[in-house]
Amino acid sequence: MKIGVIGLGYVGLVTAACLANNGHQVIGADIDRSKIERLHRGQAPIYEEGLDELLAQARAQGTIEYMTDIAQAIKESTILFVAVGTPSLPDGSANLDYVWDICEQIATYGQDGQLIILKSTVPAGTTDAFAERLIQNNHTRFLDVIHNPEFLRQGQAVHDFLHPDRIVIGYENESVIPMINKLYHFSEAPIQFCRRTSAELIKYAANSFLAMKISYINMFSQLCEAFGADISDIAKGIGTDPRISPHFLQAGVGYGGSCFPKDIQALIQLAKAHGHTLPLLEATQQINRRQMTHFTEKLEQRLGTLDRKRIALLGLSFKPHTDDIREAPALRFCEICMAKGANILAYDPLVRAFPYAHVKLVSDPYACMEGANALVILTDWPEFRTLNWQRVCALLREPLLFDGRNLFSTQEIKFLSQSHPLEYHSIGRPHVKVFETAHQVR
Ligand SMILES: NC(=O)C1=CN([C@@H]2O[C@H](COP(=O)(O)OP(=O)(O)OC[C@H]3O[C@@H](n4cnc5c(N)ncnc54)[C@H](O)[C@@H]3O)[C@@H](O)[C@H]2O)C=CC1
Ligand SMILES: O=C(O)[C@H]1O[C@H](OP(=O)(O)OP(=O)(O)OC[C@H]2O[C@@H](n3ccc(=O)[nH]c3=O)[C@H](O)[C@@H]2O)[C@H](O)[C@@H](O)[C@@H]1O
Repeated sequence: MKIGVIGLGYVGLVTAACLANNGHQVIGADIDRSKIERLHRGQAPIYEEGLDELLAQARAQGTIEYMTDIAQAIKESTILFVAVGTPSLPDGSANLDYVWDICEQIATYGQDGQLIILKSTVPAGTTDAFAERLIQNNHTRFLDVIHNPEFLRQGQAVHDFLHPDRIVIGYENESVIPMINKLYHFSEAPIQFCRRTSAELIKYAANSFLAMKISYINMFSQLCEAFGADISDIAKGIGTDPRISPHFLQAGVGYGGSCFPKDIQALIQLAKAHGHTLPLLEATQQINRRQMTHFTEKLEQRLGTLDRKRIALLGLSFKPHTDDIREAPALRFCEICMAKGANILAYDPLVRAFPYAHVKLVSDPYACMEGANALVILTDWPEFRTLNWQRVCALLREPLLFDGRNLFSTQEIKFLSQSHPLEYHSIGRPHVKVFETAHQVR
């Protein structure tokens, strides 16, 4: 029995690699020829911890093959995962073109008894409509079309796929249950069987709740700044209540990534199309946007102007341990600062390409600091915690550190400032200014 995975982005590739190492024979298919060529050469087209090893093992075992021929992948597979992208349309709603393209191909090449698993994040009603289109356009008897949302996080995607908290299956036909149990035999997570539309909404509800939690703490960070309170104390003070939990309470310049911004926007549009409003999510978006505006305003205020100021930027990816810059806060930071005339030199441990030609990428964190008016951190890469501060202070024109991720505790920064002339600004905490006269401003 072969399992086909169509669409080898983050979700598809991790799904294919994990299943191929857990007793399944997998076909990975994608229309992107260069991706498939790279995979044939043994190179993963994305960076994800542990993925290269899994793909190499599957290759050595002969449990994975790749192809650009989607029709062949459909014909040969008993179970077919659909993991193509569902990006935003200009109005923010989900673009389902890739999903319908695959649906058409399955209608043409599908086989009797096949199980179709829609893994892409799709608006409520899409899986029902997918199944309906197959029935209308094909006389084959598919076992079922189910929705199995994916909850993995980039940067720990392999771990999350192999050790999920839960597996959600939106289905129609009871007879898929044993097949699903066998498919996910490697996981001890509870499997929640529910209606297809419920499964679709669970995915949106999870992402928007997490984003809302981030915006909630970020909303408080602004209040903390107004009252001289410390947002880390607030997060600790509420996070110890198990009903709230400490997760996703890290204040910062806001959430980014390929999913939170896109999914919240898609959900708002979906609700709107059905006559509903989602004010909590509209506020979530608004706070997220305000967070970066506020951060750049503080930087501008401290420097007097951003015009012709030189900014050393550490961190471009939307979160650590990935090279993904989709909707990364760094993009908006650069847009705002460049529009005000700033020059930006940036370093990121993994990002090698950035869409703004005016942002010069350097290959060493210290290389962006020489003569800079401020050092700005936008991604919480652990390695930024262990910089050589003596070197940093010697390189910077002004010893200003704007930490957009609260990478250091107030205690740590107070300790650091005893021996280094750093002025430290962060999110939702009083700024620390020690050694005021020790550093000669060049
Ligand atoms: N990136 C993530 O961490 C997560 C993503 N998701 C959801 O999973 C879905 C996929 O996301 P990503 O993996 O990030 O997408 P992606 O954009 O990285 O990859 C999608 C892949 O599908 C391929 N594709 C498009 N049309 C195709 C077609 N007709 N035939 C074959 N291949 C085709 C593209 O070439 C690309 O390689 C989205 O709906 C996303 O919201 C869900 C959970 C986590
Ligand atoms: O649907 C998806 O694609 C995925 O979206 C998120 O995963 P991901 O985008 O990989 O990253 P997160 O770790 O959730 O972080 C998202 C953003 O929120 C920010 N964040 C996160 C946590 C926090 O406390 N504060 C905060 O600002 C991060 O810096 C990052 O920019 C969800 O966590 C996954 O469960 C989901 O499957």
